[in-house]
Amino acid sequence: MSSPVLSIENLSIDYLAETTVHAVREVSLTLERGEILGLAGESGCGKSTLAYAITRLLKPPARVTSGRVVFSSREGYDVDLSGLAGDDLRAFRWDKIAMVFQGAMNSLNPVLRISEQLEDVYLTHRPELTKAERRIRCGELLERVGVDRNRLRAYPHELSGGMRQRVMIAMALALEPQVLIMDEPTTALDVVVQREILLEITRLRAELGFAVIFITHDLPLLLEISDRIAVMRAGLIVELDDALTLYTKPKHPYTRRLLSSFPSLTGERGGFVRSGDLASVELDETEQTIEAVEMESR
Ligand SMILES: Nc1ncnc2c1ncn2[C@@H]1O[C@H](COP(=O)(O)OP(=O)(O)OP(=O)(O)O)[C@@H](O)[C@H]1O
Repeated sequence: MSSPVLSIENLSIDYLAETTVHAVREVSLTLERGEILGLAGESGCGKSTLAYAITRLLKPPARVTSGRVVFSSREGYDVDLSGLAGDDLRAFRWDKIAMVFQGAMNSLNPVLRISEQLEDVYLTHRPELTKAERRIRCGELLERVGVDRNRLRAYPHELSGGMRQRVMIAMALALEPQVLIMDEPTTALDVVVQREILLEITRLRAELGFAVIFITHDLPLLLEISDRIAVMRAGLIVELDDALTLYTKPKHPYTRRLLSSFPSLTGERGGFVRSGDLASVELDETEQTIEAVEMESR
């Protein structure tokens, strides 16, 4: 039985620049509770615009010209996101829908310790917690994303890129949102760290039950982690199917072209992130060294 947590209905977004750009065109899709929905498509097809629209972060010259986004809570009520403003919108963003964007790791404040930045989320959104309770939660949060809690005292520059991005994911998960929007969250990281973080996200999703919209142009990666994949082209969703069907029986010529542009897809792929069996992946010597360094510094 389907149980959507997010429904995008007939959403269109224009950029009113010198010439009007129809960045998103009549997109309708639902995100099921607890699923990972991959959103693929080449640069400029409208993926980020869609993500920003869902989280109500679009700025002029962007304009929503039609449609709406509806959040269906676990508790059984629906919220039309276009109706939210001010504090309600801000609270909603952290509490129900959280985001991790590309390069988010660079948005940590360089002069504040990780603890202060994580605690700040609780201070703002959970003011009833005592200082001791906040500390405990921050430690738990960090460990949940695979970073030792003694790193709470660190400044961002003392952490690797992978660790900083994990901190951003921890921050997004702080209030246990029901939806996580991830726009190229690991693109800036090397491939081993990227895979570890993806593994963590799929684990956390199983543990906490949030749904994910995962945006990337990296289709092989989406095939590994997504339940369903939507393929976007020139503002339109041209195909939407479960990952296996999309891979084995792509219907749209553009999906076929996108698949064939990744030669690595001709090999056998797909099992290890989902099964959590990272050890079964054979790493070459360089990758092993990178992994060892990462493990040590964690
Ligand atoms: N501020 C803006 N003003 C005018 N046009 C814009 C603006 N931002 C984006 N666009 C246009 O909207 C379209 C969709 O852009 P968007 O960034 O959503 O694509 P994308 O698929 O996320 O690309 P990428 O993978 O490169 O991030 C593109 O044609 C882009 O040029």
